[in-house]
Amino acid sequence: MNPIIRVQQVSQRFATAQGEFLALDNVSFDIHPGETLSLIGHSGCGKSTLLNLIAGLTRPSSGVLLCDNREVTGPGPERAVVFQNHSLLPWLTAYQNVELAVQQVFKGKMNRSEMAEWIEHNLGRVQMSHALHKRPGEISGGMKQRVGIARALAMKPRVLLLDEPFGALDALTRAHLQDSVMRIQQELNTTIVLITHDVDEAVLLSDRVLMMTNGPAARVGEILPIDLPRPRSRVALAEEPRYHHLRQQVLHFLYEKQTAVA
Ligand SMILES: Nc1ncnc2c1ncn2[C@@H]1O[C@H](COP(=O)(O)OP(=O)(O)OP(=O)(O)O)[C@@H](O)[C@H]1O
Repeated sequence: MNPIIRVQQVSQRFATAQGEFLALDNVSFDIHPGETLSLIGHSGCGKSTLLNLIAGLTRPSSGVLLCDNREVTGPGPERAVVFQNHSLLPWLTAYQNVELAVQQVFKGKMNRSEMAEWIEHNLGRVQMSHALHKRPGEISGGMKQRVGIARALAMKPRVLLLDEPFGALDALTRAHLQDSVMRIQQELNTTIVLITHDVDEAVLLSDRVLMMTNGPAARVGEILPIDLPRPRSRVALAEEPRYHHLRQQVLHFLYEKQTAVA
């Protein structure tokens, strides 16, 4: 199967007051259709820099990124991003926030009632049907992230790019949202790229975990395949020796091979 995303010899330099800063150094890897790939690494190693490049929000200093064999030259609805801090427009309701994205992508392709049905369908996918007309200020952090995910899904993306989407949430809300993402992924077979600091989250959700070396000049350290059957249940996995072995391998990389920078 052809990769959906190809990252080929990508380096990213930033101009800073102290001179040029090399964030990513010659990074190459492929992402396959329908897989969930986690990016994990210590703070500042370049995970968001890499995700922003895949999203097309920035361009690499050198190297090439391809999506469906076409060079990524800017953002596109086939690569939807969900950020840690929801980024919903505060004066619009959940429904209207999703509507904005749907209008951008499907204007002229869906009539008004089709659009309404599609917006409600996507908010339903993340269990937000009861709060369609609430504004971000009237709903919890977890609910805001759900709306962000609904907005991204409503664009019918080929690839869902998640930049620490559960990072600011309490453990229980986080677990619910992780389960929602796994369920949606199974249903739609969407390709997911997920930035996380959480080893359990990486192993639970992923087909492969890409572990990055510390920056500056971060590289791909190791890519660990997560060969646990799906659907996965966090309760069942807690008793699964293979799960603990995989978890241990990520911990070993992070805390023995790549010690944290202070
Ligand atoms: N626009 C920029 N200008 C200068 N330096 C930058 C810029 N963007 C990122 N960097 C630097 O590049 C490195 C990688 O940053 P990035 O935000 O990608 O790391 P990260 O792994 O996502 O970090 P965290 O886990 O803390 O969110 C950091 O040293 C950061 O300071």
